[in-house]
Amino acid sequence: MAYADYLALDRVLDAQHPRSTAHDELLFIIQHQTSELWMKLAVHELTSARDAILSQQLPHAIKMLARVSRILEQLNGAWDVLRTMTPSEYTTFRDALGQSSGFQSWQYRAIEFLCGNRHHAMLGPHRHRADTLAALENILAAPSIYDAALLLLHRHDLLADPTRDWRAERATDPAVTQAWATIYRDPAAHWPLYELAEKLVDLEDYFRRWRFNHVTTVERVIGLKRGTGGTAGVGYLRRMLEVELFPELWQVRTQL
Ligand code: HEM
Ligand SMILES: N[C@@H](CC(=O)c1ccccc1NC=O)C(=O)O
Repeated sequence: MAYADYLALDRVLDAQHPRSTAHDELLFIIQHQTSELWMKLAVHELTSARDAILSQQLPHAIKMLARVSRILEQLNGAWDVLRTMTPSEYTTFRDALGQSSGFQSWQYRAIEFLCGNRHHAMLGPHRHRADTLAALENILAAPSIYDAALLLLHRHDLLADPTRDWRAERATDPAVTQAWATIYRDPAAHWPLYELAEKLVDLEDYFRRWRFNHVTTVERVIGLKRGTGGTAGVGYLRRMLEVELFPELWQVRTQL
């Protein structure tokens, strides 16, 4: 087995096809392809972490969640490379992108759905791909990472059974905040759950930084122009900064 065979490098390194002669288009393509590769790993880790929480194998879940935070950190660092591309450079090939947009990244949506953001409208851009749509629907049909954590709180008698239609958007629940408060007020008595909570907060923290880096880079590169995906652009991305994946884990902090 040779290095290039094992890694399928011929295929990976033959997958960059700029649509223009602009120097920076290769940077743009590689930035997205590497992001998608890291996202593939994040989906893999999040799926296993969710299953590990469901089967009460918390140390495994915690290790995988820590890895997802490191992946997000990696993605956050990558913005520094893309930021070297100025508006003058991007506009030389932006038209070649047509209506394609990060909006259509199904792996990004998978990560959001796995974490518990069940915003169905986001399935829209995937309607034309039956296989992608089915994969996303499968994620929506099962408990998210956060649902799995709440089921665990129930098993520890800290919460009523949180079983619900997993596909539906979850309403914030004061009883969940109370359950987290019990854990945070006495970490020693609930150490594994306390550790899980902090790993989830960590993950959301890094996720927020990704969104912030994205919107800042976008403003730096296209200002307030509309996005190729049809949204208002920066205005839309700023609204996305308000998304909360694990709302009660943030609310509990006010009570401690
Ligand atoms: C110069 C670089 C970039 C620009 C100008 C840009 C611009 C935008 C804009 C305007 C949107 C809103 C949707 C639209 O109307 O198109 C968007 C969404 C998105 N972009 Fe980017 N983007 C850039 C780089 C990236 C990179 C490197 C990634 C990493 C994969 C990425 C991933 C996404 C994702 C996942 C969304 C959907 C976000 C959501 O719905 O919450 N973008 N981008
Ligand atoms: N939405 C971007 C285009 C864009 O960024 C993009 C286009 C094709 C593939 C990935 C992209 N990245 C993230 O949205 C824009 O409006 O310029």
